[in-house]
Amino acid sequence: MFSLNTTTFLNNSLSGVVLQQQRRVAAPPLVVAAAAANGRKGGDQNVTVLVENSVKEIRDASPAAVTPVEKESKLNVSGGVGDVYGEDTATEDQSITPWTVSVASGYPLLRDPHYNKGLAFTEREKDTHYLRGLLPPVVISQELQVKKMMANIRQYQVPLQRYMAMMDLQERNERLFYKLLIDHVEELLPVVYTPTVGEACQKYGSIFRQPQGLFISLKEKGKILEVLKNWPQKKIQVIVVTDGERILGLGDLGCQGMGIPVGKLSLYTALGGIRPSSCLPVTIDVGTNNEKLLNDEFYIGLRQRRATGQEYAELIDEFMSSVKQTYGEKVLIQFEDFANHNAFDLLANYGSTHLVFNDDIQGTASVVLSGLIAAQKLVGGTLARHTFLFLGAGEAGTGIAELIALEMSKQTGAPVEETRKKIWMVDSKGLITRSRMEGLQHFKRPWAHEHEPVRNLVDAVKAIKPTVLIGSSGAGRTFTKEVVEAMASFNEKPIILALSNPTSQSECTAEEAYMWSEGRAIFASGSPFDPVEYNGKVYASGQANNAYIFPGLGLGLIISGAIRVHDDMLLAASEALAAQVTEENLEKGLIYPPFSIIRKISAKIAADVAAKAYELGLATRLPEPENLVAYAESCMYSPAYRSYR
Ligand SMILES: O=C([O-])CC(=O)C(=O)O
Ligand SMILES: [Mg+2]
Repeated sequence: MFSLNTTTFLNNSLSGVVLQQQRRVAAPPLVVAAAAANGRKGGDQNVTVLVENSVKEIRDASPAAVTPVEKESKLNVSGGVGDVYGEDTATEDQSITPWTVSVASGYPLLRDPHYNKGLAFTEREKDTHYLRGLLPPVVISQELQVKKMMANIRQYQVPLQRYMAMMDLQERNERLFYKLLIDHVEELLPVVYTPTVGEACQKYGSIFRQPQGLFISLKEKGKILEVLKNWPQKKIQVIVVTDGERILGLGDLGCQGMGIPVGKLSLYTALGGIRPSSCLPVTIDVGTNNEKLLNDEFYIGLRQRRATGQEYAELIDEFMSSVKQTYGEKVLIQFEDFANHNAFDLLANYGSTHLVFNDDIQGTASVVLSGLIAAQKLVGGTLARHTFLFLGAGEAGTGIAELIALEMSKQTGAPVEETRKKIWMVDSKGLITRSRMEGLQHFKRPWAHEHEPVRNLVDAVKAIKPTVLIGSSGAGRTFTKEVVEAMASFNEKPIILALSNPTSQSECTAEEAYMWSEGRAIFASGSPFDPVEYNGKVYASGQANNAYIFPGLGLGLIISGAIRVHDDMLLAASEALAAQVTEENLEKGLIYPPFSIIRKISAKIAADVAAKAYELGLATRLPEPENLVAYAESCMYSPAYRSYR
């Protein structure tokens, strides 16, 4: 019935003659289709909205990205435009004509978080979109809405209440949610992300309101392709997936781990500028071994113990191939909070066939390496002069260690087998040594060096005399007074990183690190700590959290059309982040820049990652833009309201 085919329409628009195209298609067929599909006459509740858009997104439009309108009650512009950012791309030329979008109007418009503006709808919009009487008379700005929401959120004393208020906002008015998060990033990051997200996952069943991502359980085996089709957005660029087995340092939270992909992806948008409609949170539910959850009447997941072996592998494999089939090979899949025994294998199994990235192995490694590079300006010398000791030899610890060894090898020219010898690890059985080689998991073996057995951390610190102590154990309060004092006894400025999350699992607090080292430690932690006063001096500490890295890394992969993640990209990201640390930051003992400038940082990381992708021949988006930083910035999602005309 709708004879004008969407492919032709979009192909024509690629010519860039958008204005003419708009006129030529007098009654935009997509809109007619949308209205009809909704079973209504045009002009009823589903009307055309003209949204100002950029020439770039229209130029980028690819027929492959077209959303099948038949299935939609509205045509969402984000489903039909550019590969990179769609509707939210910064406008290169404001004079270019609008693109046509149909969104619901009237009451459904107020209920659609992607388009709702609450009290910010203009008088004209109220007239043209059947909103008269549905809203009170006032029209307020988005800035005033932000002010009001911040005042509301600050009234809550309990972090989880703040989290829920933010989630409600995300469900109600997505742009306002992102505006709040971007404008108040330092205050709201601990609310929507670590540490509060950890508590939210623990209580996810009780606070569950709306699904925020896809749940793929063993019940969906054999049907994952169909499940992906049920998700309303079609042009997905980033997926964060967990199986909930190792949520932060909190252990197995099963299906309730969903809070993590949701939180990570809201950071992809707020910090890295990836548009929300192209982000997909996924939780794979193969059961849980958490007895408490299995006995919790509000638990939302499969009530069975974890499937393992072939059953597990088959579900993951079906997921991975369905994702590639549905979204193509350039969709970024971020593995998050898988247990060690799966995390390494997943990366190894899919690293050469999919665009995959493990945030806990690679993202954490990149952010820690960056902090260490910056710290050299405080302690003098190079990375290679250091001796490193890790507590915790899992995905985070060994991932960081390997990246440090690679960087040392790059700096000194020594083979990586040599530089690894400067890195030691303690696990639950004590120092990892050659004598333990037999029983060691494969990812621990490169760190087994010749040494007599050492049972615990404090003895290992005394024996190895590290200059850098890194906690990646998931076990809180393990950097005891004795450990920190030992570090401070043979280092003028001991570097101490307590990376485990959330705050309860941190190996020590900022206060402990400064107090026990008499204010000499260079300290950073995975979860945030407030500044500490010690001996009349205020000590701030940095947050060594992968949130500095993954949003910019993801943006860089997307804007270059990268098809694989390479270690050199992680090194590039580390260096880009370290370069953002100013003298002023260092004077305060900070080895990370403030999160308040994270979007600028993400653009720089993205540019350097993209440059590396081009250099390595892994980029497919050609030609390479001349100014990658400017290009990355121009691609970033803006949460400002658009006018509906
Ligand atoms: O989520 C965070 O804050 C950092 C992270 O990846 C983890 O601890 O697993
Ligand atoms: Mg994680």
